Amino acid sequence: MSTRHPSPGPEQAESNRLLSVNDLRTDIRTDQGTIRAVDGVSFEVGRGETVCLVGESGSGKSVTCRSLTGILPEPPADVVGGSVEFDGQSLLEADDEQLRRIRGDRIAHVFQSPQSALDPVYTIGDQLVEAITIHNTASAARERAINLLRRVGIPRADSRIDDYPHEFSGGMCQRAAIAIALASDPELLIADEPTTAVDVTVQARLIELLRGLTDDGTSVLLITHDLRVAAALADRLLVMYGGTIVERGPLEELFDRPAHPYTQALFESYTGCSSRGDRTARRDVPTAGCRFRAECRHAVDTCVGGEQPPSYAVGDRETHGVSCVHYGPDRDPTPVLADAAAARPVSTEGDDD
Ligand SMILES: Nc1ncnc2c1ncn2[C@@H]1O[C@H](COP(=O)(O)OP(=O)(O)OP(=O)(O)O)[C@@H](O)[C@H]1O
Ligand code: NI
Repeated sequence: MSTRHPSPGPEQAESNRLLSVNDLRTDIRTDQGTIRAVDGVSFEVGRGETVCLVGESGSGKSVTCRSLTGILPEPPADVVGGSVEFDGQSLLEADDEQLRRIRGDRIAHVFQSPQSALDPVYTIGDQLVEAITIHNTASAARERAINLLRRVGIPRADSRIDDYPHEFSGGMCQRAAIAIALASDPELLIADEPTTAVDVTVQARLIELLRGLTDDGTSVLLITHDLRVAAALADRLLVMYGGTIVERGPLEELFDRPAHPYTQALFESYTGCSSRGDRTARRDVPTAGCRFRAECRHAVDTCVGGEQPPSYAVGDRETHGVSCVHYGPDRDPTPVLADAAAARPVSTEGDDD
């Protein structure tokens, strides 16, 4: 139905849009049946923008990102619907060779487990130099590789460049994987939990690095469990639950007025002492209607059945959308929003009003 997403309107002016994902659907077929891992996801990423995907474990964040450039194991995963446009080019219709070129050049991916992204039989330097464009001479490429390792905070980069992955700690492998991802100067960096398994000093450094990238016009699609990392980096947040995006909007707007009952629960579960929301997906997420309704304290009869509720604008904020019947035209969202006051996750600098 064409009215599935009546509001908010386009998140990016067309000229500024780099990535545009529309009604993406990815199934995963297991022995126990088919999981709708991504179930009608739409969003955009603008040039130089950082968009952050948050949501509990199993909500479909990684599968969403891996669906974009075809790096899911097929089978068991199968992109069954939707469209993905990158700079005007349809990625779901691109062939393997086109996708391989885009991944080597314009879209870089940092995976959730960095060790698996590195090849154990080549040194870190060989892998970096290979990723650096052919325009460089061998010595210039090595110099650039050392600089990249310094940028991601590898100490003694000029000697550690000759190490093999097994000589690096988990955190260092993660940083090396980020360096390799940056080697091609991508227009879009997709980073899945890039700051886990590193200590706070390195985390701060990586946050600086990612922020610097967007200053230079690179776009970042970031998955993180850590709302502090999201607060430090995101222009916009996408909140996922049960393979769907339940809420979206500018960072400060979402932190100030989390509208969806799930976002409120996620922010509440996030206390100052734990660095990640510790919610883990239930196995019995409904596959129709509002996916969150079984856990929702505001659930009503209209939450059952049919499509996911449309994304409604919250108040007069066209850029803040929430997929919840309580924000539809005939509903009074006041009780849901009242709960939001207590659900603010972390102060995003300075005083809130
Ligand atoms: N290779 C696979 N085989 C079977 N099921 C899978 C596979 N990969 C993902 N899934 C399932 O797809 C759903 C979405 O998983 P996904 O990895 O995208 O979650 P996530 O939001 O990234 O979680 P996390 O924060 O734990 O990384 C989950 O139910 C997961 O169990
Ligand atoms: Ni994941």
